[in-house]
Amino acid sequence: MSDYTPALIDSWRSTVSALGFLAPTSTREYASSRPCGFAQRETNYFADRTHTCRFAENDVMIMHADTNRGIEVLLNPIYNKGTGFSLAEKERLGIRGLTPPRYFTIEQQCKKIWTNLTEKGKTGMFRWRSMQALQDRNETLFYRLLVDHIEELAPVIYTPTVGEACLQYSRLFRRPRGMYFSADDVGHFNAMMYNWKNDVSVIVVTDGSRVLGLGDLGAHGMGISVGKLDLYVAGAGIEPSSVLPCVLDVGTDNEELLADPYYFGLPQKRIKGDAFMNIVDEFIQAVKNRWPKALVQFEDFSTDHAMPILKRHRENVLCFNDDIQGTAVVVLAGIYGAMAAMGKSSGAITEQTFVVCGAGSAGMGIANFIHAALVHHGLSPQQAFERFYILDKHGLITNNRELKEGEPGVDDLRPFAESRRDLPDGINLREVIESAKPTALLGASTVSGLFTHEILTRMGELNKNPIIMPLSNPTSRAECTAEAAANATEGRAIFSAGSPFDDVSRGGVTMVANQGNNLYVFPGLGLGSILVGSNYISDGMLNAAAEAIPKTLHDGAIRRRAIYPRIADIRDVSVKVAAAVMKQAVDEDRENRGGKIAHMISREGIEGLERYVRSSMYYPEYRPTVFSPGSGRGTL
Ligand SMILES: NC(=O)c1ccc[n+]([C@@H]2O[C@H](COP(=O)([O-])OP(=O)(O)OC[C@H]3O[C@@H](n4cnc5c(N)ncnc54)[C@H](O)[C@@H]3O)[C@@H](O)[C@H]2O)c1
Ligand SMILES: O=C(O)C[C@H](O)C(=O)O
Ligand SMILES: [Mg+2]
Repeated sequence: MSDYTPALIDSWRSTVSALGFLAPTSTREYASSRPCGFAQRETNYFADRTHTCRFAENDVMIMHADTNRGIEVLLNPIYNKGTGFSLAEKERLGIRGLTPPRYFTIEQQCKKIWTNLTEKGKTGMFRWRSMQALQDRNETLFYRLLVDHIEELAPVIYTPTVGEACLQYSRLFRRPRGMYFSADDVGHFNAMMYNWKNDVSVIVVTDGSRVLGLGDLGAHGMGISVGKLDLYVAGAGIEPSSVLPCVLDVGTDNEELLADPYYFGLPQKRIKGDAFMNIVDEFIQAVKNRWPKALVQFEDFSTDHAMPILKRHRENVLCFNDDIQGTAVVVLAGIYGAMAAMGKSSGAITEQTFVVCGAGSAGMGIANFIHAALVHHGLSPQQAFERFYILDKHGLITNNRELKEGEPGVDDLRPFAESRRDLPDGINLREVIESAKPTALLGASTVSGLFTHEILTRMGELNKNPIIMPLSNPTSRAECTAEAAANATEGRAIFSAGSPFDDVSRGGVTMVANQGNNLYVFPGLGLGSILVGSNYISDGMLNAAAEAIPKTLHDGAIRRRAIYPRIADIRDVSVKVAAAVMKQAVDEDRENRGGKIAHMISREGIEGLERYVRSSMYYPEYRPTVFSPGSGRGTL
């Protein structure tokens, strides 16, 4: 009996595949993979119900790579451990003498890097560059640091710093990551997919046309795809080898980039219309051919394309649009959280009135989804439409707005517009607040400072706890800061912003600066839909995710008016979100895994499902490449 757990077997397997060998699926196959460089005694094992693997008593398993030895091992970020190779590994892998003599554990390595990163005066961009460099040389350590310090590092690899990085991505480019499908490659996408050697389960793809609130950044959008997938790995334990960041480079209309001699994307104007949609189609078809079960997350496509692409492919491939659906889920979860913070039940959502600034993919995704929740909780569709005041850059949108047939987004907007008959079209936010007397003010406008002191003060006069959500990213685009909201409302606001802010204390009251970002949603949503084997992400599954998030809040947090759990708990949140999504998929009969999950739920309940989800998650630690039972990892 020994400690050969499935996790350990898996870790060996990953190492094997990292080295470029065929990954065996059982220990017997390890034996047969000897020509690939493995010396081991044949082992027998069986897994009992508690997933413990047992080996014959005197088994010795030694992994010994004949290829990818020596310096190549150290230059391979998947395999490299820096100063973390044991003496046994150094000996077997032919790297004795190629690294410094002393051995450090991954914990010690993390501590050292963390100290460097957090030295006084180090900027967000310094940290972003350091993290990229770490990912390029030692992937395991990169993810371990990210998992251990997710709260502090999410603002680095994600909003807001990733926005800054995307602005200068060509100049920051060091090593390729992900895949670029450009307009010049049309007709070759299918073949190109085979240039990516790993098996892929999650793809994030952008055309870079609306990167955060920063506008068209063309091929620089790669930074966003990479950042999102880093969160899939750190936040939901998706295997790093199974994620693929992608950019569809169809040009850019950003004149600054077009004039930049070092811009690395296609230096041409954007391809639009049918030609653009055909490129997206070709991409999706190529993904389906190569990895039929992979999940595709559409990210930061401009609003004119975001909804049409989603509608076109939603039933075609396992996919969702993060800006429309992920955002809607996190905002609804936050509204439920706000109800709890006010001591109300989630049904009290029907008492709320929403002013939404921004009628783009984020604003309309939010409005539609909350509308469905209002109906679910008992309002008629018409009553629910009347609870919304939606503004765009021309002011309030009413039945007098000329909405052009066939224009993207018009179908979604029309019922909201037609229900707004009581006010003149185009009135400004201040006038809307005066008439609507909203309980919740949401911003997805990309306009920094749109929620002025006057507006915020009025929200504070109208409500004991006004819900204030400046959701635009990055921080430079937020409709207001946490400080501004706290100042104007004596800290009474229930505040949530897309990018991180610090909590603010005013006269003994602390206003929690919640982060209302889809990062609470997409990792768990993705994990759940893959594990359950669904080929579709339904509204029911999205709703299950929205309801699962506030359930992770503890009483103490609710009393402090926290409406989301801490980002430090993202892995626990993802487990709950994934399990809720899977349960819903099973209830809707979308399970594509022969009833395995349904059986598990009926046998072990939702807790059993959560255990299963958790056990499926990757955790970054070094894989033993040379192993004999009884020997410590740092010794021979
Ligand atoms: N927090 C999150 O998780 C999250 C998720 C998705 C998007 N976002 C953010 O939401 C923002 C919008 O994204 P989008 O894709 O909808 O962008 P978009 O450019 O398509 O939409 C912006 C909308 O704001 C409107 N607008 C402009 N000025 C306005 C004003 N003064 N008053 C009211 N409305 C005004 C525009 O007319 C448009 O309808 C971005 O900054 C993005 O980063 C945040
Ligand atoms: O990327 C984010 O931080 C959230 C969202 O997807 C956005 O586009 O702003
Ligand atoms: Mg986005």
